[in-house]
Amino acid sequence: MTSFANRLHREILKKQTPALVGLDPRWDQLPREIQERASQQGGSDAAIHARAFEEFCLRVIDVVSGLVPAVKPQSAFFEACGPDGSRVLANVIQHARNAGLIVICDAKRGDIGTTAEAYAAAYLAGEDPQAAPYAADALTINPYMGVDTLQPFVSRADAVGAGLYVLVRTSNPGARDFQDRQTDDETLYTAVARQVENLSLQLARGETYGSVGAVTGATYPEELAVLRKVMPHTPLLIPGYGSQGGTSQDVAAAFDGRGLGGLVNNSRGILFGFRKGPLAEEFGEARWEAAVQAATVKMIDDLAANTPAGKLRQSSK
Ligand SMILES: O=C(O)c1cc(=O)[nH]c(=O)n1[C@@H]1O[C@H](COP(=O)(O)O)[C@@H](O)[C@H]1O
Repeated sequence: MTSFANRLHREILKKQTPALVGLDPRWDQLPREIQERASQQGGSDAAIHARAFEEFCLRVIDVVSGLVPAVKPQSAFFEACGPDGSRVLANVIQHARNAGLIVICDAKRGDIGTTAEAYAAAYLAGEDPQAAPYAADALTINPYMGVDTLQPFVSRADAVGAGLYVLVRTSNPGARDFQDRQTDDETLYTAVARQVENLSLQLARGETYGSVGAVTGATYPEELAVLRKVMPHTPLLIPGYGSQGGTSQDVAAAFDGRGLGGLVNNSRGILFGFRKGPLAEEFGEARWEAAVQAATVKMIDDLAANTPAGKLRQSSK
């Protein structure tokens, strides 16, 4: 069985970029043609929104699958549509996997041991897409309840070749409130980082990276640089690029000399770039898929020019 870290890095090397497209569908920002088609079939608002999210996400996946190694569906938007949304989330994950993409389901789960086992069984399919109802390659998880609550996710990930991304230092302004608290002689987030590194090292089995990753926001570049040093065997998932203000320079410290070790997420900036600024002028709503493609290529080029991820292109020459 190939580990999540190895499958991820194989895909990153193939696509020559660490750009990750976040699938965060928002009804009020969808192209009107999709809203109208979904509405014509009738039903409750939730059913209509779920239908529209499905068409939108499937079409986005078709545009980006040749460009990036991975996508990150944000479960919240699908859950907000109730049972129809949950079905659509599963379909979106399946479609992305069929297109050869690594899928990180962003549901930020975490609970006592036996409950965590159920969450892990729901989401973590690893290599076999039939192995879980929401058949993701990896899942975001919340460590706040303690190391014992991470263990069932780690065991499942190890058993099926799946991955995890543990929230360590998040991208939001309130990340400081609890995560920066001093505990003994370090901050809470560095204490969490050390635990994550231990878990990842166990799963790495002599390879550079294990399959327990960490979420570290692009909006805090200094903390990101510290965390990369604290967690040398841990793959990083870095949200906050683009709409939240993070830049390519801000994420540069995440990558090793080969350009591996990080994935940089962009959701709104790619999905809804057609709504404002230069992409709106060039493509407009009618050519929204071309705008998605252009926004993705722009991000890929930006990361290649301003971070060690540029090595991914050089190494293939
Ligand atoms: O786990 C995450 O992905 C995550 C962690 C974090 O610290 N900050 C953060 O923004 N995210 C997610 O990353 C995505 C960011 O979306 P954009 O700001 O539109 O690129 C959303 O789905 C967030 O839920």
